Amino acid sequence: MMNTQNIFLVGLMGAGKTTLGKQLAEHFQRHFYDSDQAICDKTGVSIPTIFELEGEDGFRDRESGMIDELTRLPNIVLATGGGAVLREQNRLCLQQRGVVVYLHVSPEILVERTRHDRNRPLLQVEDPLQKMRDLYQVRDPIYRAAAHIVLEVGTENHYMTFNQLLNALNKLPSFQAA
Ligand SMILES: Nc1ncnc2c1ncn2[C@@H]1O[C@H](COP(=O)(O)OP(=O)(O)OP(=O)(O)O)[C@@H](O)[C@H]1O
Ligand SMILES: O=C(O)C1=C[C@@H](O)[C@@H](O)[C@H](O)C1
Ligand SMILES: [Mg+2]
Repeated sequence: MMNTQNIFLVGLMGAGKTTLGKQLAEHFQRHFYDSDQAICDKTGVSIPTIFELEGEDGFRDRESGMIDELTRLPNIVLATGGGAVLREQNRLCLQQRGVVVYLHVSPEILVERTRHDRNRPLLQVEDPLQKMRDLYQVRDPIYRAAAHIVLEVGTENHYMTFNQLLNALNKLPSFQAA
């Protein structure tokens, strides 16, 4: 049976995992964690620095360790890194230890949202839109397969998205808000 005490947000860069995750945690009075932030706190360096020093594989190893550690905690909301679903071991941790919510946003909107951000090494390329489309093509089916809930997010504001998410969570038969 699904563990509904924890909520795990997955989706591409800029999907709103951190933003919505903080709002959810406040609403349900749960602790909020962000796997990217937790990795930065633990290592004392930024994600671009880890990519530079250890490559993407090195970052993914750290990410897997962190996902395993954080998903064992009770009563949390976790914003995962955009690539956290790529490894099967991470997907299993997420699916077995909480409700997995995929925030689906189109690549066009995602690029608009992340345009000015230098903290996402995968998007520091000549054509970020093409890169986002490529990532979307590979990952969208993986997010969908991993998720218990798929939330279609369009151009509506944060407040609307948050309410849609609450509705979807409340529809889960075993979901307990408290
Ligand atoms: N529902 C929303 N509507 C409009 N803008 C949003 C929404 N959610 C997030 N944003 C904006 O999009 C940007 C990216 O959001 P956020 O940092 O929460 O994404 P993320 O999924 O955590 O990305 P990453 O995987 O890179 O950490 C922010 O500027 C945020 O204000
Ligand atoms: O989509 C990705 O692969 C990534 C997303 C970010 O959250 C970070 O975890 C990192 O920049 C990699
Ligand atoms: Mg984030």
